[in-house]
Amino acid sequence: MATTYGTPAAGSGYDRSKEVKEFDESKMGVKGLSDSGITSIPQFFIHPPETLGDLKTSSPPSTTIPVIDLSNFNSSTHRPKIIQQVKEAAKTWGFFQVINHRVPISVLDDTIAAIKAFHELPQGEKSKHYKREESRGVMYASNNDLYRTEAASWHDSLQVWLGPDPLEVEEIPEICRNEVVAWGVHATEVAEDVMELLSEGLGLEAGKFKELTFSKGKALVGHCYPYCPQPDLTVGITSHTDPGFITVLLQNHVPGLQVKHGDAWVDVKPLPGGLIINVGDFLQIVSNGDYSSVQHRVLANPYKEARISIVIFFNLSKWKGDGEYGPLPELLSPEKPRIYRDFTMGEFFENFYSKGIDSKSLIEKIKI
Ligand SMILES: O=C(O)CCC(=O)C(=O)O
Ligand SMILES: [Fe+2]
Repeated sequence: MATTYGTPAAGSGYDRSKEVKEFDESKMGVKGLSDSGITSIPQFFIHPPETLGDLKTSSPPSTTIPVIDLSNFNSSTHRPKIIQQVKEAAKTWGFFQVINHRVPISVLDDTIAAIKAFHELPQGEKSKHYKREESRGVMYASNNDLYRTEAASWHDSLQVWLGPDPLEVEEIPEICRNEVVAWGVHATEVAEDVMELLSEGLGLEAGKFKELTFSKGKALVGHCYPYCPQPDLTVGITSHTDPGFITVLLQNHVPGLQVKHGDAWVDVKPLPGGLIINVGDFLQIVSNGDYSSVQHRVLANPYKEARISIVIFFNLSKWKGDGEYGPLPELLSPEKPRIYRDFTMGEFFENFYSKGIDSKSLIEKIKI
């Protein structure tokens, strides 16, 4: 008998890989499917019962991730308190929102509008950018991990590598080019401010993470979560942790992001002017487990208006070197022995590209 989700039993007559390939080659994306007026989603988007059952485990609406006000964070009166808040949030939630981060609201609005405009381009024009070349340049596709995952999710993405290699600006679709470049600059400033606070929170020099090039490698991903006619059968993005160092996330007013806290899934309500920061696996490892990389997901969008989010993943730049990475020696002592072994970048990439997005799989491998 055929199962009801993406990987049916043999003999069911359903050729999943053929359907996936046809969808990919149509270059229409999830947005194209949604706009076509379909009322039921293709089978390869349907998630297994374990995932779907878990969609209902939301926490009371009053719970929320910490909000940290960065006003005057450089003043000696405010800084110690802000460091304490960032440290606490990074340990217990792995997620927080920052407000008064010095980026004008108009820049946030323009960035969201530009990414939305890209996803709303006419099919014929947008599909010229559709390709799968994940590790460099610019790529627009539906589900970056489409061919590695068991069930597809209801989103399309435009990915732009902003560093460490110099950006080929002309490769970025013209409709969002200036905004993507500008957002890269602003988000990096916020990321570097937060990295200083995170670094000091561990008792290290403020500039330590920057010196280690942790903000140099960066990929911007502009997601679009269009209306989904069957939001109970799929997800916007599968539950996962971010593999990099930290992520800066900007979202429009359409909800959907959830963060795991204890056993519950907590809604991250869009906060006007707020920017979300989260700890990635790399930072959990470097901090020897002091900071937590936490699972998150996006629900399939039940609203007619698309949800737009723009993430920038920050990570170190020395990808190509064969050096080893692991907990920072400064943080280790006989009382606090290392809990992770060192790993190479080869191992990091091998792990990332061998499967769909998932949770902490590298961390699990290197745990001592
Ligand atoms: O769209 C979002 O809010 C989250 C996206 C995300 O988690 C990711 O791209 O890693
Ligand atoms: Fe993520």
